[in-house]
Amino acid sequence: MQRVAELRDEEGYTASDFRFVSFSRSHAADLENDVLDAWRDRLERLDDDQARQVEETLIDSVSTLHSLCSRLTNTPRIITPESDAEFYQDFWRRRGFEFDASESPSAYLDPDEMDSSERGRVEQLLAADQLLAALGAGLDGEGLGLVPASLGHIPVEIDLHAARVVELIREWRTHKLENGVKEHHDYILDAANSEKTPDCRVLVVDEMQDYSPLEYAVVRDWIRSGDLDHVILAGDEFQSIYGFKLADSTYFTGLEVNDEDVLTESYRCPRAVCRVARSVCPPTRITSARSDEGRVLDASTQTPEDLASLVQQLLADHPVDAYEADPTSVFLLTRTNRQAAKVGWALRRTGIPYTSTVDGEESPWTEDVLNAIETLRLAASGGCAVSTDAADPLIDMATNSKDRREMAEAPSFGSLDVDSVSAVDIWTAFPDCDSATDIIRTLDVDDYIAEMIQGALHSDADLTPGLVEVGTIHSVKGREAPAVVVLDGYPHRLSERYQADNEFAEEEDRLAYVAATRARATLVVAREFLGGSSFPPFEPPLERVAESSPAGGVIHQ
Ligand SMILES: Nc1ncnc2c1ncn2[C@@H]1O[C@H](COP(=O)(O)OP(=O)(O)OP(=O)(O)O)[C@@H](O)[C@H]1O
Repeated sequence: MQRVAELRDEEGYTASDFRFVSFSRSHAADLENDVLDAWRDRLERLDDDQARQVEETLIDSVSTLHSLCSRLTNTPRIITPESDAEFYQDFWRRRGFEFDASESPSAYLDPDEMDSSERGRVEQLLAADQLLAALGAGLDGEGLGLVPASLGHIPVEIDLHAARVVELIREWRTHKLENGVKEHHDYILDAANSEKTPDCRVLVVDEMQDYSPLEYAVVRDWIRSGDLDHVILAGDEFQSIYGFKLADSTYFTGLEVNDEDVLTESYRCPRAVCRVARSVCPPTRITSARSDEGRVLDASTQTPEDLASLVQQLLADHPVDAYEADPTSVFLLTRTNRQAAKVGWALRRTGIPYTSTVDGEESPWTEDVLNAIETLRLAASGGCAVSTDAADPLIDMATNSKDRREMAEAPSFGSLDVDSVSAVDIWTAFPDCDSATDIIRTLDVDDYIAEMIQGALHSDADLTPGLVEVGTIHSVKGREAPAVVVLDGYPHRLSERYQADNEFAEEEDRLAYVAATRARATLVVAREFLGGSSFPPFEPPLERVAESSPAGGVIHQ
């Protein structure tokens, strides 16, 4: 951002001259904040209308590489197995393959599922299509050809003749083309094949170390096009964690550039966190540019309640303004999506609202559920007068909601006039209930939602789901939070691979490094909750990894 500010201040570029490319959608939100921060002084000097305009331009200038490519190539319609199950099933069933699209994650290359033998045949074929595209198979004039020999370059074993695999992938690509639809990797291939460059003068690309050969080719061609005045590429080879999607950091480190700036000081992480980051991934030389020590905790969390009280403590220690653009206070990070689902389950049971960064997972903490909890908390504390708007979500969720609403609204019964706002006595809608827990029993919702509401009735947790984010380490790449909890636990299959495969082990160490360096103040390694063996880089005792020092920073909880 310093370089961006220099170009703006010294060479006169304005907001609309820039375009910023993020890695993922959640990273785009963080990058957006960084960009707005870089403009803060300028915005303060403008009048309201002008400031709003510049702010909108800046927000528009941030997007993922995917969304930029999709816009450049006028992508017609994007399909995924979740949204277009029939399209997938029809094609593959006609060729004799069973495929239950509803059971297939749209990301065929889920980092949990690195062992391709565990995937169904169609998922293997779809993954092969995606990986071959990542290597540029189908790219005009360069990259791998879409030919049987290319299959040797991708880590997917398919129990079919190689020529048949390639034939099926060709047919699948043609079928998509004829039907005017694209999968996400298709329009990256289109962008690489097109001559178009983004409409800007300065392009800033972040997290470049995780670009696949095809994505790299797209950016490289934009640089070569001569249409851009400046291109700023940011990345960190020690954060390269997408090898399983064939990302290759040597493209980034090997790029010829006019100016190179190597930063080893972190302005984000305090000292204790940097020590852990260095020790989980020894090749990195990260040090802290800050004078504060920060905290590293080695916590024992055996039950959902232990985890909930740890989260509550961290929320109290790291208050953030809920009205900030990104009000996240605590990240809860796991190695796999399945583990993240288990953490989500524990937080629902104990009534701690959260958002999930796992792709495609819808938050159960909807506006209606949060409203209902607030009303129940009031009822449990002896209150009764609730504005009609606040009462409605709870009444709507209950059995016989129509009758209940009529009872609550009957003027002779529950209608109250509180500060001239239309209000009701919530208990009149639930004459069969003596307590808030009784009310929860009348709710016509899935058991897990009822359990979550019951948990939140007593948890006293802040009802702002954005404060806590649950996800895999991969999903929070490029982002940061005041407190980061790494849930320690490593699936057996990955453990075996860590021992046997050096390259894999190195990428896993970098993943631990990414996890640790998300923390702006406190890093916690939470043991036991997930079971299994320890994530090797974080194996206890944490003193070992924290390089003990007088202010060693490792606190056992
Ligand atoms: N020169 C600086 N002075 C003070 N704070 C800074 C400086 N540079 C960056 N920061 C702050 O440090 C944090 C991390 O910065 P930034 O997001 O640029 O790091 P990064 O290298 O992109 O991190 P990563 O790639 O690990 O996600 C941000 O909160 C940012 O505001």
